[in-house]
Amino acid sequence: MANGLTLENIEIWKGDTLLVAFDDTIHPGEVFSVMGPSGSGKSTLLAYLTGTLPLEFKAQGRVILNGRDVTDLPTMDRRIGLLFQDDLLFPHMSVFENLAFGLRPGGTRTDRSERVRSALRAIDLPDAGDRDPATLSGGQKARVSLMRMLLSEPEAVLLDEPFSKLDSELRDQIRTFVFDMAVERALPVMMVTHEPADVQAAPGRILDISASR
Ligand SMILES: Nc1ncnc2c1ncn2[C@@H]1O[C@H](COP(=O)(O)OP(=O)(O)OP(=O)(O)O)[C@@H](O)[C@H]1O
Repeated sequence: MANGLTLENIEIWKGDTLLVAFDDTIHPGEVFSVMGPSGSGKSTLLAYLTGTLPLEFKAQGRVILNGRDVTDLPTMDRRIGLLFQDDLLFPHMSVFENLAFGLRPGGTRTDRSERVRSALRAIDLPDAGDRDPATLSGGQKARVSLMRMLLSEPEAVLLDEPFSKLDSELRDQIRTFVFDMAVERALPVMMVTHEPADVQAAPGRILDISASR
């Protein structure tokens, strides 16, 4: 069985309309771009992968992650991380607590706080643990959100327009950070975007979802 995120004969239907058809494997370290007009089913596909497809849709097919069939597992057990454009940090928690929230259960208190401290260093915010998230810049918030998702140790990552709220310079910077991380950690990534520059920078294939069915 291949490593990566395999979407095996996936079909998503809304009533009698086939919205999405997909049958492929996203390889470890590949950032697979999904484009398509508004309403073409991009977010619906991601919802299916995280196990949060609204009841209005019907789906068939299997989702296999690193050889493990996760199709019928609850969201938390799939090990599929999701990052979207309005990924808000919890305002009543410090940056440190926001990151700690992402950690998987287990480990001693000391281990857990060392992991958060090391995460803060990895995003170049070693002294920001005590800060209120509202005091961070847009790019800093984006890095904390990304790191909170990574601390849950996903085996695959889904990005839904994750850079669209950032100005262009910051966008380039965060995009590079995310793509490098995917390659370094050998994570399969599916990225929904409207932005040609995101697609151009992504190390992977491109799908126009409206042409897939
Ligand atoms: N909860 C829902 N119940 C019923 N229909 C829905 C629901 N969510 C989305 N839809 C419909 O399903 C279709 C696909 O929507 P989806 O959000 O996946 O599109 P999208 O490609 O992500 O669009 P955008 O680029 O605008 O985000 C659209 O026709 C939309 O109106």
